[in-house]
Amino acid sequence: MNDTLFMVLGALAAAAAGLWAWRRWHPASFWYGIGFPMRAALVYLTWRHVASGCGLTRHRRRWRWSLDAVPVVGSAARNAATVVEHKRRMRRVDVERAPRLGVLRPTRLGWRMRVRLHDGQVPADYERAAEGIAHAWRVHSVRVVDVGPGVVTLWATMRDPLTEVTVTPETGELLTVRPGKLENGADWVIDFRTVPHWLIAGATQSGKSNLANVIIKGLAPQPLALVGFDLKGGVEFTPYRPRLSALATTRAECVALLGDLVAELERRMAVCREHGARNVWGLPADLRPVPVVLLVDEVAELFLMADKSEKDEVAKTATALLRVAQLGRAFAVYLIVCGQRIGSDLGPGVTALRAQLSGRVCHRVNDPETATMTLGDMDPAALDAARAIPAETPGVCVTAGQDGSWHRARSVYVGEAGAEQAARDHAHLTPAWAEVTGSSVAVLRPDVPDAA
Ligand SMILES: Nc1ncnc2c1ncn2[C@@H]1O[C@H](COP(=O)(O)OP(=O)(O)OP(=O)(O)O)[C@@H](O)[C@H]1O
Repeated sequence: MNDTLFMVLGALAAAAAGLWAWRRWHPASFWYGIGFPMRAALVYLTWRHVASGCGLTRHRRRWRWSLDAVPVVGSAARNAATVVEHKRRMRRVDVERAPRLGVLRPTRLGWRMRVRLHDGQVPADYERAAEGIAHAWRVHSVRVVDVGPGVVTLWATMRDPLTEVTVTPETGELLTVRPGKLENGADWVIDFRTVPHWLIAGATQSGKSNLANVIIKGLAPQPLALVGFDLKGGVEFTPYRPRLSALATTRAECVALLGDLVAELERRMAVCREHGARNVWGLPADLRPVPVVLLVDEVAELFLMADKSEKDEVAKTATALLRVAQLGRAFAVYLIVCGQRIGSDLGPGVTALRAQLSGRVCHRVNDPETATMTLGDMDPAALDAARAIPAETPGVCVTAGQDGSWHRARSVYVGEAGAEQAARDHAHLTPAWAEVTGSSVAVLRPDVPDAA
């Protein structure tokens, strides 16, 4: 008897140790093999209670068998008030119905599932309930994604994938970079051919420069021209100069470069018209011009005026930047505009420019207006998520593309040294500014002989 008990205990201990080791050494297969099926069973078993607790159920009248106490009457009843018998009978009763769940599908960090809305429900009801559902399921977060007619998809994430981000920014594909991770565990990918212009907002120390570094590191190995506008005296972008075809550090230089770019865009437009192409990607490969990515650091500096004498220059800059943004998508000139504060007080130029920057990234910001300017014309839930970014997680942001969907994301930390190294390693890929635009602004690339 004792032997059998020892054997059973030994087998249980061995099984527990095996499961522990499996989970420890191969968490991914453990999740798909053991963790997810158990979670799925729990979700199906508890869904009615969870939905009821989160106010997602509806009451319906349904026919049900019920066991009712019926007073016994007639000769069998000596005291009709106390003698009862139980009878099963069909009755219409009030039942609580949870929204119908679809099949749970595992993801690397959790699962997703479709839920059929009750009549009268809207996706916003599920967005409001998401936090309650996350607590009930003991998961990091639940998000409503993929809204279709009558259905929503809920995406549950077990732990925050943004605590530690490790990805390589280089994707190997033209005009595409992988700056970090999204909250659902997927890679965060920026594809300039899909979303050409980006607005990156964030308070000081929120991770803007790091994101710019990651983008430079990701784009540096690609056959394209990088251009920097750095009105903080060039301190941010000068270290990347070997990979920059042009760098402007004063507004006058920005105006000159923008003039070149507008002229180049007009030239590209004429070439496309001549060849019956709608954009440069429709041109024969040997005629296709080099793509240009223009990074603007601290955009407010471009629009701030110390006195009236600068008014003209500011107006010129704003108009040229707007033209570049409007024509850039078709003719392969892309904008990345960074700023701490992007308020309407900077003038109408900023508001008009913002409308052209369909990609948005909002880090932690100090003033609600900047968050509203960055994300306000998108889903209000994105704005709430941006306002909730804590100071102790630099690099965490809310990113939204032009399709209106948004995600919490975090950039991978590369630091200045990483981006500088990439700029030096790929300096040989830097086209001279004169080559890019057919002009020559001598001041801009003194270190590249053919630009001088
Ligand atoms: N993705 C990240 N992961 C981890 N740490 C990060 C990340 N991004 C930034 N940091 C940390 O936060 C600090 C501030 O980042 P960064 O310089 O990019 O902020 P910033 O918004 O550009 O600030 P400023 O406007 O003052 O230049 C960095 O020194 C770095 O240590």
